Amino acid sequence: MTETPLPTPTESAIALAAALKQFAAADRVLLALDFDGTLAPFVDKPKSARALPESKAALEKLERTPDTWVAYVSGRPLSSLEIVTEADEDALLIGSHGVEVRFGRDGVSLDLSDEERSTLTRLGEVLQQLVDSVPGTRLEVKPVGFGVHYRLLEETDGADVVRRAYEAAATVSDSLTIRDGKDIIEFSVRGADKGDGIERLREYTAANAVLFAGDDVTDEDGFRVLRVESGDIGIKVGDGETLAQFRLADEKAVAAMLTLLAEARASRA
Ligand SMILES: O=P(O)(O)OC[C@H]1O[C@H](O[C@H]2O[C@H](CO)[C@@H](O)[C@H](O)[C@H]2O)[C@H](O)[C@@H](O)[C@@H]1O
Repeated sequence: MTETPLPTPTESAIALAAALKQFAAADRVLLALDFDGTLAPFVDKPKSARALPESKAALEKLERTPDTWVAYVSGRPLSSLEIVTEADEDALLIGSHGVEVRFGRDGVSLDLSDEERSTLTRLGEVLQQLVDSVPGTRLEVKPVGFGVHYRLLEETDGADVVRRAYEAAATVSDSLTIRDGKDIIEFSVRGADKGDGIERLREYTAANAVLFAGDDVTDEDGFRVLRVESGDIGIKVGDGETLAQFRLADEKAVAAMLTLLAEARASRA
């Protein structure tokens, strides 16, 4: 059996440039962007993360361009996403991996059930006990769950924390949504994902073409809902298996891509 050779980096870059050119010419476009690891380099303190200045400038230019929508699609709670994106009140934000939605000034109520509230309380207790017992870990409280951060630990210690977090969460519920991110393990009582968020954005903006870029395994839910045959573009940032049809190396490469796209979109006929 003969295997189809993988495209070379040059062939991939040419294919992405061609796809971006076609995307820039579409009537109504939506850029849906993951935040951490895509626009913003990783830092030890989550609230200190900021998009690279080149990306921020390109996104501001895109937002000023007619029929062009920019949205942030993140695992962060909306309250945190608002701070790190420095978004204005008209911004389109999807937080908590698709659970929280803020389209401009329209907020969204989560309407947690009594059972969900009770599960959240117990989950918070057992995970807080865990992080209290392991120096260097930190509990991030989210509207529908919790994230255990372990970026400051050695690899084997981090793996041990993840194992213990699974065990602790299992004592509370066997129906939690679990997400294994970059130096964070998250447990949630709601199962929406970034794909749901992108579909809501697509409907809200009536975009003909959607570009989504993300670096983490949780972004695969976003790539899954893209319609490549209609001109959508999925870009995986960094290494790892992916459903996305294109790949960029890091946040700097994303910034360069956004800068080119902003220019192409602004100068379209
Ligand atoms: O979906 P994203 O926008 O990529 O958000 C994923 C998680 O991002 C944040 O944690 C990550 O970034 C931190 C700041 O660089 C870093 O310290 C941490 O190790 C990373 O896991 C955020 O705190 C989480 O809530 C998000 O789920």
